[in-house]
Amino acid sequence: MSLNIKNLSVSFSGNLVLDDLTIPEIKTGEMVSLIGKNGAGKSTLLKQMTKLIRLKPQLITINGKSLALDDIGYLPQDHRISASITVVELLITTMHVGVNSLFTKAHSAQKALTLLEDIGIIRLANKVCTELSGGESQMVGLAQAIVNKPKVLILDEPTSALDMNNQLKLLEYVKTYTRENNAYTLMVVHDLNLAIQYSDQVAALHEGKLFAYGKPQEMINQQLILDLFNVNSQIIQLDDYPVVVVRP
Ligand SMILES: Nc1ncnc2c1ncn2[C@@H]1O[C@H](COP(=O)(O)OP(=O)(O)OP(=O)(O)O)[C@@H](O)[C@H]1O
Repeated sequence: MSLNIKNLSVSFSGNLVLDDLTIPEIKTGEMVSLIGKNGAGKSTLLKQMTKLIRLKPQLITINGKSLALDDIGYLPQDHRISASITVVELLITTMHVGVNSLFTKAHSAQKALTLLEDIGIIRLANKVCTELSGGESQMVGLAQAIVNKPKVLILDEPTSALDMNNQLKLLEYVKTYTRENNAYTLMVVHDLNLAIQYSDQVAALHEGKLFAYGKPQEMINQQLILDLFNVNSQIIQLDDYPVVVVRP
């Protein structure tokens, strides 16, 4: 099983932001991180995936079959929830089931609680969404993206508002979800060390094109970081992983 994203072009007011972009075949159970400088086109790729599924379904396929919108779980950048309902109610409304009967409602609530427990945010279950902190919103956003068990998980900077502990907790959960459900995860990550630790493959974007692609241990090196970000760095080998240390 593999996910194919082919020949995506997007322009805004005549400016080409994605330039015939093709991502090499993504295998089932894999996590792919998108890296690149601000404005490289990373978020556009993720946002447009949901639009292109409707407009040009032949460009995004799993084993040659076009994706349906229901196949995707999307956590946008800077996710905030404006609904004045509790987190459990939010998850129930996000579920693809009618909740007319009392039984279905109780079943959906139980499913929502189990998910919150698994992600490690059960304490937020009865909090009103508008009262969540930035990091809490982001964790709940992940629960929302995952609640319908999507085949493809699309996460735009999912750890940007999280403390160190929650960054690891969220990415560990996503990794387990992706592996156990034979799903595919595509995420934007600015922290290269997190990208190295939690990606099977890394896609470096530059000016809407694929600049480099490969396993993080093989691909992330001083030269790539200099070329991509114009930053001097040092790579330290720790166990099997390279660790990026930046030098001002
Ligand atoms: N709706 C839009 N209208 C016009 N230009 C847009 C729009 N969305 C994005 N762009 C432009 O497309 C380019 C790529 O933006 P995008 O958000 O994809 O970058 P990014 O790689 O995700 O950056 P960042 O790391 O800052 O989030 C930028 O130059 C941006 O100004």
